[in-house]
Amino acid sequence: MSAVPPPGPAAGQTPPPPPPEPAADRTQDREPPAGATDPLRTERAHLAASRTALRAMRHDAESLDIRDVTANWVNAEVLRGEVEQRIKSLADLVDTPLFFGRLDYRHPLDAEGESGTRFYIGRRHVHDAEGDPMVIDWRAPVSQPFYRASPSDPQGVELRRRFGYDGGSLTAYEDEHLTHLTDEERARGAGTAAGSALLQREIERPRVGPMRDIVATIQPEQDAIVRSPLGTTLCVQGAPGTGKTAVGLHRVAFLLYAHRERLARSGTLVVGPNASFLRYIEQVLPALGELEVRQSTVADLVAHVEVRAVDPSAVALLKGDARMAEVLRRAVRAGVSMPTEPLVLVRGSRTWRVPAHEIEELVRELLDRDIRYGAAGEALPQRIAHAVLVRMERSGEAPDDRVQAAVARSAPVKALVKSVWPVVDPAKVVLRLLSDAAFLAEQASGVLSEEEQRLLLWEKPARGVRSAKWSAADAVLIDEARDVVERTPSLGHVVLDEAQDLSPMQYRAVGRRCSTGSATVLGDLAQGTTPWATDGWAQALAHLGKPEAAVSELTEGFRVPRQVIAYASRLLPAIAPDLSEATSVRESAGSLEIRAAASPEELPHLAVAACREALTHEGSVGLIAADAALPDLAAALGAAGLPHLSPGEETSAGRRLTLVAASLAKGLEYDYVVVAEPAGIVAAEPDERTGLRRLYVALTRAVSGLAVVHHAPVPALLAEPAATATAAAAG
Ligand SMILES: Nc1ncnc2c1ncn2[C@@H]1O[C@H](COP(=O)(O)OP(=O)(O)OP(=O)(O)O)[C@@H](O)[C@H]1O
Repeated sequence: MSAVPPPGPAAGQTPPPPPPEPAADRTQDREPPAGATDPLRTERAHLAASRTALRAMRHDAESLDIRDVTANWVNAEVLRGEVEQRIKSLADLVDTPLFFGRLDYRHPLDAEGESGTRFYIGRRHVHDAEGDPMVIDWRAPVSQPFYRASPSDPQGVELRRRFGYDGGSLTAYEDEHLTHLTDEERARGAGTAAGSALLQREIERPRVGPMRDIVATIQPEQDAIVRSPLGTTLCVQGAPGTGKTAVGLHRVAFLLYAHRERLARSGTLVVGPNASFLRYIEQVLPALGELEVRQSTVADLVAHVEVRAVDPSAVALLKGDARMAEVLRRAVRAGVSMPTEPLVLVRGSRTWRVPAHEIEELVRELLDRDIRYGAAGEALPQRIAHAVLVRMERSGEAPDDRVQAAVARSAPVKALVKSVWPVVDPAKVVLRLLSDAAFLAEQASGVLSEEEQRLLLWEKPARGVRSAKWSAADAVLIDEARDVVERTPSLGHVVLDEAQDLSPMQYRAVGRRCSTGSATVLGDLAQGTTPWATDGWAQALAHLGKPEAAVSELTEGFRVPRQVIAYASRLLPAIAPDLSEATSVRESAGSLEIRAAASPEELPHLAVAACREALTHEGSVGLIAADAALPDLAAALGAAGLPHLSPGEETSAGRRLTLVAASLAKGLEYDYVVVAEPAGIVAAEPDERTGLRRLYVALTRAVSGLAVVHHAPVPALLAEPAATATAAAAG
């Protein structure tokens, strides 16, 4: 097992630590006692046999003949698609371990047909020719104790074995005798995250390439979220690097396993903050065999118009306010008018009349009912036709359903409905609200103040939906108006990542996409960087339409090393005083270095030097700075002959340096991070708290080392030791 390095010297002086040692192979150095078998050899044999079994399963799927079972072309296509999907999912990826754990139960189990005492846990189910399991899917109930059992609660498990791989080769294993820890296991702290060399090795692995799955090392507090039932909406607050994104993605994979058919019908969605973040996470679910989960930003969800303008923050804040929902509801329904003339309908030799007051009653009844504007508009002709039919019956006729349908479709009824309950274009309603002061005043009366109404109005009224200069917040308003007209279809499950940044109106937009399903809401209040960032999860969940959802907290940090998280957490008193500092489960304290430039001109050179130094280590490097500073830094990197990538472009062994705008850093991580001019990152935001939060995000992207280069003084809280900072905030 790699040794825990001694605590490093104070901030500003720590050199980067040496790369971590690989986890010790617990068997290779030891000769098995005479007569005993070598466990590693036995496990490798099981791996080889499982691979053979998987190949056979794939071969079976490839040779399936579907001609006899498909009655028609459409069925055949659907079935062919399913078979192809299955063949794809049965691929044996050489570098992906087929199993990563083993459980030996004390007594034979017979859960879900899995009888036996020994189970190998892997990414997918593999069975032999007789149908007996060789590898069990990590999501199966039998696998759960692999993640949850502990010496204090063994859950029937005698031995938990974790496997270590190099590429596809099984090279190590680590045991925990849960019912009776051996002295060696007790000494290393088996059963805890810190006591597992394999977990440590996994979280120390350099971060080149896109985000990886964590299926072999999910921790108990994470597993509790991953396996919570489909009907439950959960909100997870967690400090940077506690695995919120990872947990959200694994929860979708788990739910798809447990409720495949239902979710295949209703659909699943992952919502992330921006396109580069989505590119970073996009391979996690496919690696877990889940190819059908849609990923989107909130902006993509509501892309009903082309967004070409940016609102000043006060305007965006107001447009994101939940009170806008009431204004929009009124505005959509504002077109409804009461009839002034009776309905006159001629059928054959008879003329039928329904007086205006009776139609008015029907209209009022529909207005009072909690149904969508469009559905009510479709119901009205039927209601009017019914009133005509009652008259026909009263005069001795016996009209049937066909007559009612014909009356509902007749020209006079259509004309009447068109005038009293006109069809509404949601974008036009919003356009009118933002252009027409009198219309806005009418709809916003008692909801928005006059000053707020003035803020909303466009300086130059737009002429049409296509030419209007819509902002991102306007698109959300249009989405809300659309939902007043027609119910937005609900998906089965939505994962909402970086949720702290959503406005109430954006929560509503996401909420209507899971109105009959459930959600996993992930976020960190300390990382809220929009003017409308949420102050508390209770309000956020209420806007999402899930006020009953439980809020849980993830506390163990897997990304940011101790020294770096302690440094960044000095900002907490100013950015989220109620939150406590995250812990770090990483053995290495990480490196932290603060360097001051003598002049503004020297700063880019210092940043380049820090990047060059970081590149001497394994793994990815991120240079993060205020958005406006990027051109200078890009030029300095270019002049120094250091090529760089942009966020979302995949890092590889040969291309490891990414230049990151602070506004895009959220959710990303790099082995070594260089933050250039913290004061510039803070100053770029509209207020100091948001600025310090943006800086907190930037500082917490580091996996192994952080270098801060500055010319302007760093924010006071960072300059002070943590104890003084807390005292200052309290005072
Ligand atoms: N149980 C685990 N085992 C191994 N690695 C883990 C585990 N949990 C999380 N990680 C790793 O820690 C890193 C941080 O995880 P993730 O990005 O999900 O955190 P987060 O809470 O969403 O962070 P942020 O708030 O900064 O967005 C990732 O590299 C992830 O793979």
